[in-house]
Amino acid sequence: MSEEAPAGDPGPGLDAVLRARLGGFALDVSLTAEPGEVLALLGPNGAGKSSALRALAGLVPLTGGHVRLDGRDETTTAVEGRPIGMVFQDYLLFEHMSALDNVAFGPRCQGVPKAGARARAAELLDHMDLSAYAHTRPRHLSGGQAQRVALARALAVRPRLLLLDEPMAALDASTRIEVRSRLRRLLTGFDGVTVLVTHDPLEAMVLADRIAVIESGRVVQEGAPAEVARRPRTAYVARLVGLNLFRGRGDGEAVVLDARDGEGRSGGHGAGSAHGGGPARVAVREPREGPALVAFPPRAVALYPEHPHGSTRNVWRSTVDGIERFGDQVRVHLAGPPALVADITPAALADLGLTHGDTVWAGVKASEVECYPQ
Ligand SMILES: Nc1ncnc2c1ncn2[C@@H]1O[C@H](COP(=O)(O)OP(=O)(O)OP(=O)(O)O)[C@@H](O)[C@H]1O
Repeated sequence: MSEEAPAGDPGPGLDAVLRARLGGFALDVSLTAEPGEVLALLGPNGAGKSSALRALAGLVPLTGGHVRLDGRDETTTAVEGRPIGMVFQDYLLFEHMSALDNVAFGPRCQGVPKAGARARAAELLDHMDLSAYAHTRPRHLSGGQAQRVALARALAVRPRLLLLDEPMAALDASTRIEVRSRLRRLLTGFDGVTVLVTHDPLEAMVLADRIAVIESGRVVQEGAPAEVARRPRTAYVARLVGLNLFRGRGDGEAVVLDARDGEGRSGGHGAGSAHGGGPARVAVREPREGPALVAFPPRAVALYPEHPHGSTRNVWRSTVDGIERFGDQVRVHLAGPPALVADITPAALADLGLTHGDTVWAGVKASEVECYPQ
């Protein structure tokens, strides 16, 4: 199944190329991670995150690619033979076993004698502050406690790869915060690779060293959380992190937006289509040539009743397309082009007296615009 030749000496950590077909869905992702690293797979529903995780586990057959862990090829290793631990959202504990026996189960299956397996399980439960619940059956545990037992069970087999699929999705908000901070501490001390599936950007930002954004079965962006947040490459990521994002072409001092590109916070409004004769342009702080992405936060967009005078180099006449409360701010959607969102204070909204369909001028300083190659 490993069709690609190993690229030099495969180092420690994870090196995976996952190609699979699930019905009409094609998965084709490459993932790498160093030992000790937490890689989050972030993406919309149906993007293929869980399928990628299941493929790493050996639960989805590959049509191509490979899974290498610490230099060993595990592509054809059976699920139970892989050095992995799994916590899935609906991966239930064994109801007829105590928390301790649930955790000891994996080591027992690996051939560890009963006393040794139970000692390891007790140690892990202690680490999770669950010693008092060692003999409790899962149905008497809270959701958060059960999730911690599931984590202990996954770690009990001393995995080199920990797979977490939306591990906190079933928990209520306050429990989730508690489990998340505990998980963070736990992962800091784990020297294997962790791959975490989530569609919660906050979870990814808090827990991951690196994020791989998956859309339609492909990795569309990869990088450190701060980098992904600052320089999104797709409309999905821009929406997640709350940025206005446009594609275009640099012609020196400005980026001329693609006429067809509907990307932007309001989505699908055709940012940059012809308006007043020419395509929309965004002035940038550093000269830029060639295909480029421009991004700026909604709070950088100021709204004016008249064309503003002053240093603001980006000014567009636009129409209010929607107004919504957003924290202690008000988020104003502008139809464009370019279609964008502006966050202003309730007082500013009252001053402007804006309602749906009104015409307004939107301004953004070039110094507020992030511009980077496509
Ligand atoms: N066993 C299967 N047979 C056919 N299609 C499948 C199977 N499993 C998954 N799919 C399809 O593969 C695609 C990816 O699903 P997957 O569950 O991996 O996405 P996801 O990113 O994890 O989404 P979610 O966040 O909603 O769980 C979907 O279109 C899904 O319908």
